[in-house]
Amino acid sequence: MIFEDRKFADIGNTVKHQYSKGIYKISEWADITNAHPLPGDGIVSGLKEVGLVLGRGLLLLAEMSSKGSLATGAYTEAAVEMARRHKDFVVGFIAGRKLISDDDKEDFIVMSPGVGLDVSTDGLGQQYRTPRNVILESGSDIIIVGRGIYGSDKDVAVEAQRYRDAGWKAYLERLAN
Ligand SMILES: O=c1ccn([C@@H]2O[C@H](COP(=O)(O)O)[C@@H](O)[C@H]2O)c(=O)[nH]1
Repeated sequence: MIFEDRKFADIGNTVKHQYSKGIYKISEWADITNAHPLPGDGIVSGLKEVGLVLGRGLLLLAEMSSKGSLATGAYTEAAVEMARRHKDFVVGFIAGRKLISDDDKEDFIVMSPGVGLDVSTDGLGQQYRTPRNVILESGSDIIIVGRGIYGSDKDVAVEAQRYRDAGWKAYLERLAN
């Protein structure tokens, strides 16, 4: 599965063209992509006009991992409501935690960036938590790891396996609780 971390953030008509046209033609090859809910429902409607018939899915950025993020509280709740209005296309969220309780019987996936085993920040506002924090304590489904794996001093294969193991261990621990 290919996830294009495009973070669309414009009005519906513009994102529709950004998604389907231009040099990248993202909708032709990306199974899922993501968008900020900031512009309102039109951003989802615009992307959906292109992606739904292609069997694509969308993640809404309901929270961000960076220090001082404005995507909190009522903004995050509004993102959840937006997802509920577009269940046919929105498959989940970028967020730091599970956003909907199990009782709601809804099935939105949560993918969390800002995951690191060795450092707590990058000096530019990124805030790192461990796979255990994210999966076990916060109930997220998937960890998104960038520089923890491909950073300049890293052996990519070794680090990928380390994060995979840590995420899986945390998940098994969550299931056992
Ligand atoms: O809130 C957010 C949303 C997206 N990201 C993206 O995730 C990766 C994280 O990279 P690291 O090197 O692990 O910091 C990056 O592509 C961000 O654009 C995020 O970090 N936080």
